[in-house]
Amino acid sequence: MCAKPSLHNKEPLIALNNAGVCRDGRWLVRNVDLTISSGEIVTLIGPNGAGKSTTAKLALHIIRPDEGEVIHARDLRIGYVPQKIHIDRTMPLTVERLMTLTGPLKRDELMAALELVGISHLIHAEIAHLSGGEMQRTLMARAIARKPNVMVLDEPMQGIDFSGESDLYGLIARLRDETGCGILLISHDLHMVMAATDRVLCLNGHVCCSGSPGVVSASPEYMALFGSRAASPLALYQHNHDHTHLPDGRVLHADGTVTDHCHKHDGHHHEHEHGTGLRHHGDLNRA
Ligand SMILES: Nc1ncnc2c1ncn2[C@@H]1O[C@H](COP(=O)(O)OP(=O)(O)OP(=O)(O)O)[C@@H](O)[C@H]1O
Repeated sequence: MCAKPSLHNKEPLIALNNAGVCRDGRWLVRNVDLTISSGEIVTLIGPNGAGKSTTAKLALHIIRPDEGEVIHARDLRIGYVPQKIHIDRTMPLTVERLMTLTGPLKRDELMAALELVGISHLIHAEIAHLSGGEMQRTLMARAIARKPNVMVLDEPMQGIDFSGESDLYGLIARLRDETGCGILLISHDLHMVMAATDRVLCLNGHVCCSGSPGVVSASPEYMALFGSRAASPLALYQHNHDHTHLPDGRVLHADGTVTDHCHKHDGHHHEHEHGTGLRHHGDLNRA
């Protein structure tokens, strides 16, 4: 039996080793290797139905793997930020009440969490009146208040406009920097991922490819002209699929061969190319 990783060393907080989930004779995801460590942001991307939520549920121990293993560090505390929560809009419910619905919170902890996400002024606001971005921040504050060492955010950008997205990307990076927790981010947007993302896993029933994202707008001339403040927290993640998934589940590779499934060791996968002027978010913060 494997020893559980401890939070006090550099071992991952969550590790998926060759994990797979099979339902009704079909592998929803298979051969997934994924680790999340303290202070690290890992983003799952992929098209609809690619298995992002299934992988997140594996990571959260909501479902058990049918093959492989999912290991949690001892004393793991997970903060989960759902895609959305269903609240009866006619029900009077303030931000403060939502924060304490599932358990009591000390006032200073509640305020600290709201301040961290920049909405302490909304503590008495009705949930029904919040914008999409404010609601996302409320859900994040609710998770943060329980002092997790891993946060899982499921499609946090849904229903958020472009400038709101940029703010949220920046906020998630700040959360990582200020709390030191590991963050698993789920997105189905293939192009926009955070500059602060340490690793991106592209899923399509399996890990198609993985790598670090590059910063889009970081040409040396631009940076020299405007300085590091000009750097956008958005990054372009170039998608280099070299194979197609056929309707029957088999995989057609660029060289014409067809296999039952594919994985990263079969010679058909490549790490993603990164854009020029790669900048890590740590650099942005120091600027
Ligand atoms: N319990 C289940 N039984 C059978 N099939 C399932 C089950 N849960 C999910 N699926 C199927 O597994 C596939 C992956 O679903 P999953 O929700 O993980 O994808 P996703 O990448 O999160 O998709 P989206 O971006 O649309 O949210 C889908 O085809 C889905 O229909």
